[in-house]
Amino acid sequence: MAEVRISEIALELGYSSKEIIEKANEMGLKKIKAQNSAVSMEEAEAIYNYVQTGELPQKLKTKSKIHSKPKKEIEILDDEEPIKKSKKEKADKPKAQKTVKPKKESVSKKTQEQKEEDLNSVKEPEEIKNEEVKKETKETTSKKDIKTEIKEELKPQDKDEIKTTKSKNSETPKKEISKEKESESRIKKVESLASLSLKKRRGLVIVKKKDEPKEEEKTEVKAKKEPTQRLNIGLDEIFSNTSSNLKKKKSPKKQPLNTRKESATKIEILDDRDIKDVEIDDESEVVLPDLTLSAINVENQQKEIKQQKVYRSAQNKFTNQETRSISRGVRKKHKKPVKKDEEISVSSIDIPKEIRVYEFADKLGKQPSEIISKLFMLGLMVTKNDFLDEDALEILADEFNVTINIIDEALKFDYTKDYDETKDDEKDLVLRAPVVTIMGHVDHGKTSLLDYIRNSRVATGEAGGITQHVGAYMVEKNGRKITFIDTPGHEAFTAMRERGAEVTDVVIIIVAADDGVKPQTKEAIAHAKAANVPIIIAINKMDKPTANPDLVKSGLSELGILPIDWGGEYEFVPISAKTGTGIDELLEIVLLQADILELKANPKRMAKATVIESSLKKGLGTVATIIVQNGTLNIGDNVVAGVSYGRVRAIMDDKGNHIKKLSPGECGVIIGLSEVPESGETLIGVEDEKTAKDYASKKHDYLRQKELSKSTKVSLEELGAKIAEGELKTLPVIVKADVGGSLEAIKASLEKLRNDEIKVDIIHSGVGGITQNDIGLASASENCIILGFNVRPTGDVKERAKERGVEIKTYNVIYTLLDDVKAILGGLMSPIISEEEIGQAEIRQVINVPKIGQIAGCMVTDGNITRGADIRVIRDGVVKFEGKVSSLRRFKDDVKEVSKGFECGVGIEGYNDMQVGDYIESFVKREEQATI
Ligand SMILES: Nc1nc2c(ncn2[C@@H]2O[C@H](COP(=O)(O)OP(=O)(O)OP(=O)(O)O)[C@@H](O)[C@H]2O)c(=O)[nH]1
Repeated sequence: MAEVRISEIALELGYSSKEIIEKANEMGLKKIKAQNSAVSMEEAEAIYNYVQTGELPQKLKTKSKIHSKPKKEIEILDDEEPIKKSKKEKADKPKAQKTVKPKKESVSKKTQEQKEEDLNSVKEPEEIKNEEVKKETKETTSKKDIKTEIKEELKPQDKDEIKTTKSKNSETPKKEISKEKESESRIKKVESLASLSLKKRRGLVIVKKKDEPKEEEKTEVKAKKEPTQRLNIGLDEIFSNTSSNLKKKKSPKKQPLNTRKESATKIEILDDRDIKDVEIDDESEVVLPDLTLSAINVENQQKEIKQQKVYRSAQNKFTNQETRSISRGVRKKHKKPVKKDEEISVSSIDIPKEIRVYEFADKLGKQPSEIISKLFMLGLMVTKNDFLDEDALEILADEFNVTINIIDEALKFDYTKDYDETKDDEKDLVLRAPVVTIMGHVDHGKTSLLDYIRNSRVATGEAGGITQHVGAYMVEKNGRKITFIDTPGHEAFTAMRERGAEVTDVVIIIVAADDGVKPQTKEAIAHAKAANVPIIIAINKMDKPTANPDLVKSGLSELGILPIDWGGEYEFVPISAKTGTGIDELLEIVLLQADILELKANPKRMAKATVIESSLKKGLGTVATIIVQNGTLNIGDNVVAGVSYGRVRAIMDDKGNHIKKLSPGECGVIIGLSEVPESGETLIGVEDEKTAKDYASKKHDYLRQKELSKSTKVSLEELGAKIAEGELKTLPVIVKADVGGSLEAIKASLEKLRNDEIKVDIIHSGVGGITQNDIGLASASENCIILGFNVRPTGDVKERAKERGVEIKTYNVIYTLLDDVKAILGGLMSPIISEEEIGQAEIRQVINVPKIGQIAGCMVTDGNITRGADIRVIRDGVVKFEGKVSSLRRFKDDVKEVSKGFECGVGIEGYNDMQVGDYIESFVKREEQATI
């Protein structure tokens, strides 16, 4: 037999020979004394193992147990014992398995003795196993220690460990026991430790199990079956649906079941055991993966079965649905290509000028999101409800490669254009009355001139009746009619004058001879020139001794209005609205001008007129003053004027007489419109009411959409501006006026009343009296006031306004109205804060007073220093601090004020950085009401 020297073993292990000798002695190999001592191969291996693992060779351990343990232990080593035990185990197993966890606890509570008994009676194989497997078992450990260690191991494992042993290497314990018997006998025969060790190690080789006695194997198989069943239960719980199938399948296939059993047991051990034990147990580690793997396989198989079932059942269950959804999808898919075809075929689209993103997308056959994202990529942020401007449309046309034709929706209801497209026959044209507008600066005599012309007309008794303000009237001169637009001479009426200029054939600009050219004179000339309307200059107030017509002529010449007698082309007529001097001459010149203009119209066709004023009158409804420019308007004609339409129920002339028709150039009042049309609106006669209504509703829709577009079309810059505007204080107002012209003028003036801080917000305006609705609207808006011009609230409305706390302000002079609004706006504006310096003091000494801080010894150099006053500390001309005087003393007395030339002690609130040479300036802030 080959022998190995101790020195060789030491060299191999990297230990000193002495250490190896000691270890060998510990192992009981007392014969080894020197490094030259030789041992057998088996002994060498045992030493090697012992040194490496600290594992006491089996033989020695058994020996020690034999010595220390009671007889029972020896009995276990009897030949029959393993079988008994295996039977006992069989009987115990179900219990042990079922009560794994409780037992764990109970075991832990067991007394040392009980545990020892357990160990001796039931867990003897376990002990052996543990000895084989556990690395931590040290040879140096005393018998007690070994026991304790075993107990500790058993605590968590308890009978599971037995299970483990059986399930994992089911034969192993018995094998070990049988080996134990062998080894025991070998101990008696004093066999080598090395051979014992080798056998022991071989015991771990699973393959060897097959070589074990059949009887034991059978027992093991039986033992295995139980956990199998248990496993089935566990799996059943998990895969409840498939339990029966599994059971059926498992019964004929024992081998997989075994594997599964092993794995199941292993899993259980893992659950119950300390991880440290698992980690230490190399063998377990080696075995576990295989078992786990097989378990996974089994589980996977089961899952597969389950999944297959689920899948099938899902398929079965939802087959129809799926088919349906697919078919729907298919249908959709069928549709989409159709859409795509449409998209592709869209090479040109007609869109209105005002178009929203979703409408555009619809026209293009795309999704709004597509349009939005396209524009977003190009830096335009829109929502689907936003209107697309021309830039965006241009971009989209490029992006989608489509021609976009913008159709002006306004054309759909542009009845004026339709009317003008029908050309009049030359032979039908006749001369018509010129329409004259008088413009001029305030107080230059417009009203006086108009009054004179009208009064002279009444005075001459050409027509009877009471003269009333209808916004326009006619006079006859030399058998020819002249229509005058009665525009009040106030700046606020600019807007109306602009419209007047459009309908006007001739403009008379009135300039007071004693005043000359004024701002509004210039403005009036600008309007007349813009409208390309001939201008006649009336130099008024010639009766005044201060009259200086040359002043007027020179003033107008500077504006390019040169009189004929100065070589120019403009007629300058000196008149006196007071005396009437020159007025006939003025009218004659107007007629002359009309002749030059060859004002002709076709009285045979439907009328085309301009609305001068309109209002609601009780008992009459909408009353509109119009001037007919072409055609003839008869009672019963269907007319449209913007959003207003209707059938002419009655016509009155400027004197209030009912007449049957209005000829070209004539003015009159008509009744029958659906609603109040705007001043300056064109009115035409149409063939029937439907046509009239159609035009009106189209325009209504258009305007509404335009209004909405204004509110939604917000670019980023505008958004910023709007946000900034949110900072603006606003004065919400409701404006009601007797006539449209006044209303327009007031609105225009109010809109001008704004600055960076404040503005007027006209939340509602209308022609007519103040109504309950207006009160309701005003009370719904905070601080809203109602402005009435030439209207008065009636009893009920007044009552309601009082109840709701709504302020109604009524006026008959626009100036007053505007002045009042200005005052209110001024009140809303931030006050103007101004500062007034009241004194200065020079710091000459700085004293630090504990708990109080700095006190400056000062000399007041100017004005006064007052306690509580605002001050600023100035160092080298630079403001270092602003605050308040906290204390002011003269000598030891607190004082309120110290005047120039006196010394004082000054404390400043929250400031302790005063220096000699600093100045303290005292000032007061004054608030002033701002005005707009
Ligand atoms: N002496 C004299 N006074 C005149 C003449 N025409 C007008 N006035 C006076 O001038 C003042 C203003 O006249 P209006 O006719 O009200 O002037 P207006 O341009 O209509 O003024 P507004 O309506 O405020 O724009 C009145 O006091 C008239 O009496 C005139 O020819 N001679």
